[in-house]
Amino acid sequence: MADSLSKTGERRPRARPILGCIADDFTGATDLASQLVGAGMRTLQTIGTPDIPLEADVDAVVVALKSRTIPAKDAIEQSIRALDWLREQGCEQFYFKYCSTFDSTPAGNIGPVTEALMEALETDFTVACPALPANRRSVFNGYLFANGVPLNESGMQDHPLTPMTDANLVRVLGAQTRHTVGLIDYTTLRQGDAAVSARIEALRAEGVGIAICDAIDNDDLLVLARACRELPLVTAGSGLALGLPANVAERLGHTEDAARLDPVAGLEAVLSGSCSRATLAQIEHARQHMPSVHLDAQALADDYRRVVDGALEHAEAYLEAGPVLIYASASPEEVRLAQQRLGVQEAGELVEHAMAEIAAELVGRLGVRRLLVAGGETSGAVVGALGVQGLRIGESIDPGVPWTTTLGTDEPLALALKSGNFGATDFMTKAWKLMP
Ligand SMILES: Nc1ncnc2c1ncn2[C@@H]1O[C@H](COP(=O)(O)OP(=O)(O)OP(=O)(O)O)[C@@H](O)[C@H]1O
Ligand SMILES: O=C(O)[C@@H](O)C(=O)CO
Repeated sequence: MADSLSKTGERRPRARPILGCIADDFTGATDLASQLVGAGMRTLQTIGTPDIPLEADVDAVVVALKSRTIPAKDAIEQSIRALDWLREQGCEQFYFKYCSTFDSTPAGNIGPVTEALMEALETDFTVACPALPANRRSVFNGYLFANGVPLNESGMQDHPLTPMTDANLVRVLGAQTRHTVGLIDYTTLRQGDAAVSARIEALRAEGVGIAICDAIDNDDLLVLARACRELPLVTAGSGLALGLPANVAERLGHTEDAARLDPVAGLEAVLSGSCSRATLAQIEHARQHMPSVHLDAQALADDYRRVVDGALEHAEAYLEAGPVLIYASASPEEVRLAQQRLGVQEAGELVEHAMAEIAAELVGRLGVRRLLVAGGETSGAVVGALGVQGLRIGESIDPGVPWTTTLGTDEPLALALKSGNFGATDFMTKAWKLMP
């Protein structure tokens, strides 16, 4: 029986966690947890908000929600529940983690959730900074760049659920919130944290509630993190996590083996529902190195049972020989076609449902214990089907994608939850060599 959340504590008396994080998807949560571990915080990730108290002795907790694309009202409710639990565990500062590509729609959920968290924490100001230079996301004069091009030219304009058609984050966030949105630009960041703090006070005095913050490289994020040390709430991608642990360095526990995982043996599979450019390239590469099955969204709608059982039969035939890839990922044109026929939400949910069932069968019946999952929504569905309660965070395969081991499953599983646009082209083949 694997550890459960209530059994992860070490022998000495438990200190209270300092940083409480709420992530709006599961891959984003492991990304954040891995940045925090890397920067010196012992971190535990929970899947959803636990209904039991935390027993683990950690510096930070990341509650992984699947709230990025659900109705804003539900996202608020889930985020406030997570906040309440994190406060009960003693957390002092809070971090709302969203995607480094600011995935959202005019209805939310970044604006509405930020507003609700600000209100609950009785604060009139917070920052918003999705920059993650390690994965080539930077913010310059309020414009978000991904892989060197404006967000709306990066492929994100074709995202199945949250197409991003404007790179100007002041405008994008402004459309989602009743707060006035301001900007702390790179010229201020380059003057150091005292200048950023002064700018925060000036913006506050002007009635600005949320400031988009430029950050072009990691030094900008370190400066911003220092300037945020007194803010009850920060909102960001995972990049800001690089600098927050230093604000409380003298209070952190021992971190030498913060990323050490126990080895997990068993069969290996890759599940992908991500249609992002990086994942499509990784699939192209992986298909040349391992057996693969494509799940067609339209075929799933026509004859779900036949398609899912066919994929499982194929996997069963090849799993003993090495990893098997099962993917629904498709080009923007194919996704658009499936969405026109089935509906945007419906197509996504159908594929997620199939991925969840396949994951449960792979693990429960076919002996898979080591699993790569590509896509945040897809990871949410898979982790839910496997009954995972929490994750221990290990070494990174590529920036933002660590190996993890599960808490709460019948046996421990090794999982790597890959954000759609993360990872090098050979991610799906090299990950196995980097396992604990
Ligand atoms: N062929 C397809 N047709 C329509 N929808 C699809 C298809 N394949 C996958 N999907 C859906 O597209 C969505 C992809 O979102 P997901 O979050 O999993 O990936 P991502 O956005 O690339 O990853 P991340 O959120 O980590 O950046 C899911 O809801 C998935 O079910
Ligand atoms: O910030 C990112 O890009 C990722 O952690 C993520 O949230 C993708 O879903």
